[in-house]
Amino acid sequence: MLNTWNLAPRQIKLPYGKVETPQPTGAFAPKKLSVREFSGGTVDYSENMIVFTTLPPMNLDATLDDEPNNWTECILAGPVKRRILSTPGFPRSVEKTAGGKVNHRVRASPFGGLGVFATRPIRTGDLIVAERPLLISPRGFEMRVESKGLTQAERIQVTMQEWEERLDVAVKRMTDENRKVFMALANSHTEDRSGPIQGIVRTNGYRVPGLYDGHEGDNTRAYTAVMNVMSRINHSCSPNTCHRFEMASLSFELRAIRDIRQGEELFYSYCDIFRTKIERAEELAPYGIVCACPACVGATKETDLLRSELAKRVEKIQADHHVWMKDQSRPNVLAASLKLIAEIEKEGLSGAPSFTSLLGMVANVYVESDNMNSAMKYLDQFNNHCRA
Ligand SMILES: C[S@@+](CC[C@H](N)C(=O)[O-])C[C@H]1O[C@@H](n2cnc3c(N)ncnc32)[C@H](O)[C@@H]1O
Repeated sequence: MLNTWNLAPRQIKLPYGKVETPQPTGAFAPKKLSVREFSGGTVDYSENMIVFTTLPPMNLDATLDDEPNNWTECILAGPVKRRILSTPGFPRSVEKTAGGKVNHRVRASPFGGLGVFATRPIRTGDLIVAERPLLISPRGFEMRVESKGLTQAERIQVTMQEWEERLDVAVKRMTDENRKVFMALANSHTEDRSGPIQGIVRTNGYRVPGLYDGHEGDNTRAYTAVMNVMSRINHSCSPNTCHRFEMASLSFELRAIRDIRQGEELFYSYCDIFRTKIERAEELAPYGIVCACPACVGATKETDLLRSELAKRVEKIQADHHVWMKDQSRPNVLAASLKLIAEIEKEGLSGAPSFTSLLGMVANVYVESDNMNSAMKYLDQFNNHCRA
């Protein structure tokens, strides 16, 4: 299904919190959708078209027995659909946990609302869940440029109403089961004039890595995914999980970035955790979150500095390590690496790629020093972190 509404490159900064601007008058009603039907396998679209499509392509009489990995309802620019369909191996099966065992469950969280909890111990690097999104839609909202006579706030509202209509088309196309799960998700955007579906997308969306229109890194042309289990995971600035997206299976994988005890709540970070507490608070405000995670409650100048300077400190250790590898009469980086590893673990930042580098360097120093027991211990940790 195709909508000929042009994609414009101007992204709107969406309002959040309580919006008092009056609704625009009827004279500026949202533009009606102009839609054309195409067969599901069509890929020959022009760049300025938005495609409503179900992926993997679905037969009209299909049931979950035909596609146990479920379907994703998508709103995509034409060339993006082509890119997904031509990914080698698409549609690959979604990854399973070891032995197909379920290791998590959704239940009430002390943070309010629901959260996801480990139902058995989970080791660093282990898969927790892999799932296809219920919905993938553009992350940016493109401003209606032709709405003359409106204030900026009114133009934003008209554009938001138009987006709600487009999202509604996608939600109506979902299977009954998926629609029920989707509409039951949390919505923290009930007072900012987001429509009910847009509110769910804004509350629960994960940015889809590697999926974008045009150039990579162009934020206005990225996509967001809403999921069943993963959209129930709460935020922490010291997360215990990380995720990645695999285009060939059109799925997200969630893995542990440290050992997780049975009963522990699972968290990922909605913001850049390598920023100061104040900067993180600014990033989290649109989600309606005043973060009360231990890292925010216990934040100090030192923890802010650890986070913002971590990459630089690891780079320095890496440079020293290279020098030592060439000339082992010089001091090695063991003490500096172990000290930083301890600081990172205490602050709950062990998902940082630089943490994995430190583990590798420590293992390396032990190997060169013929201390194989210690080397194996750090190599083991290094490998688990690489899996994550
Ligand atoms: C993706 S949902 C997470 C699941 C949600 N708790 C639920 O009940 O379905 C995001 C919303 O959960 C709440 N939330 C997530 N992490 C939080 C935290 N650390 N502190 C307070 N609220 C949080 C906020 O309302 C946020 O908008």
